[in-house]
Amino acid sequence: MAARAPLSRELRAEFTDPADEEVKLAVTLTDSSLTVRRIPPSSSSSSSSPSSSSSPLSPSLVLSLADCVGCRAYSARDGDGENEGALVCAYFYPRARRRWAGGIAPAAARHRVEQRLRVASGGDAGAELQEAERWARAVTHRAARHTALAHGGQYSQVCRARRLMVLVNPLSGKGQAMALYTGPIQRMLTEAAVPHTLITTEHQNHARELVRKADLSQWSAIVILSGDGLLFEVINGLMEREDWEEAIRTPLGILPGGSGNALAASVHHYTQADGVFGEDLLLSCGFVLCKGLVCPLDLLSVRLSSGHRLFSFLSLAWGFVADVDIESEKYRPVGAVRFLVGALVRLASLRTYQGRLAFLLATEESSSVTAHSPPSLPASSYCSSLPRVSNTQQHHSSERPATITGADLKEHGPVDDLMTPLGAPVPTDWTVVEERDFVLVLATCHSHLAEDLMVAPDAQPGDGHIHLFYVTAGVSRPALLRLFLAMEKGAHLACDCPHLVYRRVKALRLDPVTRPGVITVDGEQVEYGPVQAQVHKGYARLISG
Ligand SMILES: Nc1ncnc2c1ncn2[C@@H]1O[C@H](COP(=O)(O)OP(=O)(O)OP(=O)(O)O)[C@@H](O)[C@H]1O
Repeated sequence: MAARAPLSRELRAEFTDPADEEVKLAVTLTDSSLTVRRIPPSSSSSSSSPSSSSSPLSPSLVLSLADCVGCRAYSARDGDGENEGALVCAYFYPRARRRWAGGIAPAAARHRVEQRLRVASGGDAGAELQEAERWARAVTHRAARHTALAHGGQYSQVCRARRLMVLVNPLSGKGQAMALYTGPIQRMLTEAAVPHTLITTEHQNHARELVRKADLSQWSAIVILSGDGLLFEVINGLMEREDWEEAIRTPLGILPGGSGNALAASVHHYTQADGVFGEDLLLSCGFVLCKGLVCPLDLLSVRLSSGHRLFSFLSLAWGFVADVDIESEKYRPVGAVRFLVGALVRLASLRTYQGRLAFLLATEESSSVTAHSPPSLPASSYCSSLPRVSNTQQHHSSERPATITGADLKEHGPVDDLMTPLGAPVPTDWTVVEERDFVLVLATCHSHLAEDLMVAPDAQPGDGHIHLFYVTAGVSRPALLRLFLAMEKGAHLACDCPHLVYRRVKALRLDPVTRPGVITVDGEQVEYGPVQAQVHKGYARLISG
């Protein structure tokens, strides 16, 4: 059994309310909370120990240290620069259901609570500031310790001694990413005393080139304030380095600035909170960032038909989902609604896509939820008894790369030991799907595909699984619409749709026959043709808690 951390001594003191010098406050700091009580005037005149007061105290404000991002002390000055005593300022982001004109919001969202306390005046400005600093240190330390203990020591923490690299794509989403930084995020990082440097990306592949060459010893983590596309660039930039094995261990953080924000929505989901959107999601991810807990992140090694390899942290899609993602680019000014508009347009002209799909089941597959399991071919022309080969043995076809490739760079990264070359049959222990007509194939490593699409509710960032979904031809338009509507709550598997299949796999191969077509990796369009991917469990690190 893990040793329990010894409890700290309770701190108690009397402060005054900075907004009204006459109001005395009894404050108690424990290992888990900061409690503030207003002392009725009759009982506050002489007592410096709130517990010794015999008068009944007013109701307490109890602030959980689990919600605290930081606390600082400073000397207050009036308009003429005169000393007005020392203040303690603690910053909390508790969750609460917001009240609207129409009622109460369905999910609790984080909101900011600033608790200010003035050190009771003793006439010695230096001593007052020291006392404020003692309290600020105690609150900060106990909040950090509370976070670490609450997660049972499973997570490491981002190093505070170095700076965060915060990459902002000013054009992502509706073009508001910079405003998101200068609004809540900059303030939150300052409150949490997280040192960081903001870098605005100027063009496509800017972030990729930057992290490929960066001195990573300078940075505690790389944080993306953008859509998922910028993180895709960063991960591939890190994997293109000579020291890729070390480089990819740099903690990665995400703040939602795009229109899909799949990883940001997933990071929020992993906090076990109900789904939130927009600015509420931003605040939730900012809070996670300030707490700085780091967990393993799976990477997918994706092999394209030209032989080039990419690394993905999120998804591989073909058919309906990939088409909607790319076709809805033209609706970008409407923000996240672009996917809904795109889906409705594509639904009106629903297509089927011919191709072959095969996968290697995860060993824990027996426990997975499957809406419908179609018969699979144990062995066919698509399978063989060929031994697995390492990536160094794989052949590279001469087909010209289309959109995203790594053609000009030396290949780095872990060996893909589960896959045979794309031109060769899949290994015999793979499952080959009998159906050849699909509406969509979607492989994902995370719970969410967008803020309002919870495709794999049970996914975890380092679970070592690819969550593979496919919908076979024959599904009706209303049934497909029902599936997507149910996905908002992650309830699509309960729809009992005979055309929907869900498998947890370690690797997969897709060989599209329909041409032309669209394949996306992490929402970015890649060259079209045969493609395969395998998961590399926990290869990267994600700020998530
Ligand atoms: N300053 C820039 N100008 C043009 N393109 C950029 C710039 N900075 C980054 N990019 C590129 O923009 C692409 C899209 O970025 P990202 O996915 O982060 O945002 P997004 O497309 O708005 O997000 P979403 O897919 O959620 O809508 C990435 O491929 C990235 O390389």
